Amino acid sequence: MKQLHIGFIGGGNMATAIIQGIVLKKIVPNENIHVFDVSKERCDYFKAQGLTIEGSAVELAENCDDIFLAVKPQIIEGVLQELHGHVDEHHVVVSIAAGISDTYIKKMLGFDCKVVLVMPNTPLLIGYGASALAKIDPVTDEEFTLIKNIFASVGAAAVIDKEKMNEIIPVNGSSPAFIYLLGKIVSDYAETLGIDRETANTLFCNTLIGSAHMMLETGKSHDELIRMVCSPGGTTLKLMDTLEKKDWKGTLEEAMRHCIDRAYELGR
Ligand SMILES: NC(=O)C1=CN([C@@H]2O[C@H](COP(=O)(O)OP(=O)(O)OC[C@H]3O[C@@H](n4cnc5c(N)ncnc54)[C@H](O)[C@@H]3O)[C@@H](O)[C@H]2O)C=CC1
Ligand SMILES: O=C(O)[C@@H]1CCC=N1
Repeated sequence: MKQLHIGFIGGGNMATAIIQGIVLKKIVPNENIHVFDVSKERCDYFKAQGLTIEGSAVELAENCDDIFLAVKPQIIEGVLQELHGHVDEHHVVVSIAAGISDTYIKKMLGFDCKVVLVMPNTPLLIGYGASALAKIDPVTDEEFTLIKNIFASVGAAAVIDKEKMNEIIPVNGSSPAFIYLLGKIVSDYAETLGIDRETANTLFCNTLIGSAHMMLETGKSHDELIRMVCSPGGTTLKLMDTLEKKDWKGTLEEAMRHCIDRAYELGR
């Protein structure tokens, strides 16, 4: 059987994380992973790992079966223009670009090509990612499973409807940023209270991990879990009351809405 070749156009943060998963799980041999990046530094990095470096997006398409579009959404148009006429029925085009739809990719490539849309996140870099994937006709089950397995090798992978690819961004794609901000605010404030910053960060991060496991594994609702922390007349209720008075929920919802709106603005 012919061996699969997997190509990455763009070898930045996300591509690096995804490639790491392919290498770790030995999904294909390293030389079957191809990268085209305009940055020599990124090419040298991947070359040192025994990956195949391509000189252009077109060369990459000629030598690969799966083509990951891992450049910024603002660059996608030029890349797809270059690829026009060089992608055929056998290729699977995997886009991780925020806001970019399968309809746009198919229009730019000029035919009903195979497209998988994915919204990953940066914790993929350390094998704890969470990715949402959408399977779109005419991608076969076998082709989709391979792509899903790549993302599952570096974290959780969930299948969603393609119509929800923008709505999912604040759930897993962008949310690491607000979680890091939360960590920063807690550590900064702890420091002003004379608590060692590193100690605060360790305690808070382990609280995040523990709380995430409580949500995933206990079968209790969010409200039940909140109630378990809020002793009557106790400290947590004061914290929660303050957040409610400041409309923390409304602020976060608005932030998530703006995040999604931006995906639609970037998108085509
Ligand atoms: N960073 C994140 O948390 C997430 C990013 N994404 C999506 O992933 C995509 C990539 O993002 P990052 O990896 O964060 O960006 P990045 O900036 O780290 O990587 C982009 C890479 O593309 C290269 N590049 C630029 N123009 C190119 C071209 N014409 N041909 C080939 N390579 C080119 C750059 O040199 C760079 O190495 C974006 O579309 C973004 O929407 C999706 C989910 C999460
Ligand atoms: O900020 C962005 O546009 C990308 C998509 C999700 C996370 N980073």
